[in-house]
Amino acid sequence: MTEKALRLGTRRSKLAMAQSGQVADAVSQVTGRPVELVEITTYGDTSREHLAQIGGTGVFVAALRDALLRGEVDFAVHSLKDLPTAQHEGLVVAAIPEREDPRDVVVARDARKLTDLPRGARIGTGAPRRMAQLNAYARTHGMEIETVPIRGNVDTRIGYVSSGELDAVVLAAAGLNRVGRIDEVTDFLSVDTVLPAPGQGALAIECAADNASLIAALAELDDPFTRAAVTAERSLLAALEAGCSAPVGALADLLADGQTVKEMRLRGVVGTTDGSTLVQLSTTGPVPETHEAALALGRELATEMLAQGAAGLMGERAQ
Ligand SMILES: NCc1[nH]cc(CCC(=O)O)c1CC(=O)O
Repeated sequence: MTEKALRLGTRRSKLAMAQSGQVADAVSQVTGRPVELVEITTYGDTSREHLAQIGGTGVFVAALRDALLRGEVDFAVHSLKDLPTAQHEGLVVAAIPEREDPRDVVVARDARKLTDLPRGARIGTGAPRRMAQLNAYARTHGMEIETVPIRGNVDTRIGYVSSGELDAVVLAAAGLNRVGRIDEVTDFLSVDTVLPAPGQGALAIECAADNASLIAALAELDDPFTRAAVTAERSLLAALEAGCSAPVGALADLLADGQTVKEMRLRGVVGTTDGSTLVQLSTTGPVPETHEAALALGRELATEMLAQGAAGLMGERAQ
């Protein structure tokens, strides 16, 4: 007997189709059911306006969630960094698979690295978080760069470099990996230089809160360490009252002593987009065993960052 296919709601972009396709295969394996992709157009896909103008977080996510709530699809895959931090009524993130490379990368002409870009290099990125940290790095390393706001999909952004319009663009390694363009990276940025966005490199598989059998099956795809890490990162973001387009970077990782995992470290950064001021702090604690403990780690770091003036640096945020 062939079981009825599960419907996976997805955006049509190359990145969304790639990550949905990968998750579809994994879900098919754990459920034993075929998975069918259902394309959904979101406001973020059709709008020509700058992300900041259409109001920050979640523009790519809303239409997928509506389809889930209406029962038109059974589950959806989101880039975790695009998912608003507030939990959505009636939906659950049933699985957060193991995160891939969270770093930001440079794609530059002539195989250049960040440190050997020409004087006055024009670097494209739409993210205030990237602008803040790139400009701060340039200031402290005697470089002259100009960050240029761009948006668009991965192909469009790399196109600015191929066409010669920009010297370099900064993107997420995970996105390039998923669309098969990781070979074009000319520099993997250390997270000490550019701390990634909270949740970067991780995916969230979301479904209706009342779909108990699907929730149970999807749980097999969950990676508890990734979930704890991104929960702490997103808790920091939420406690700073910042959105996905705010100049906030965060990354949690595990500190090991030999083979034994000892602690979780959470690093955070907030800055002005010109890079003149950064608040950069980290905290460590026991590896969170519960959702509440992961949230607490993020809140704790947020409190310290706010005490150092973080709130005053986020005036440029969308909301
Ligand atoms: N900002 C858009 C976006 N949302 C998710 C990714 C891919 C990386 C990820 O899943 O974290 C990207 C592209 C990028 O930032 O270069």
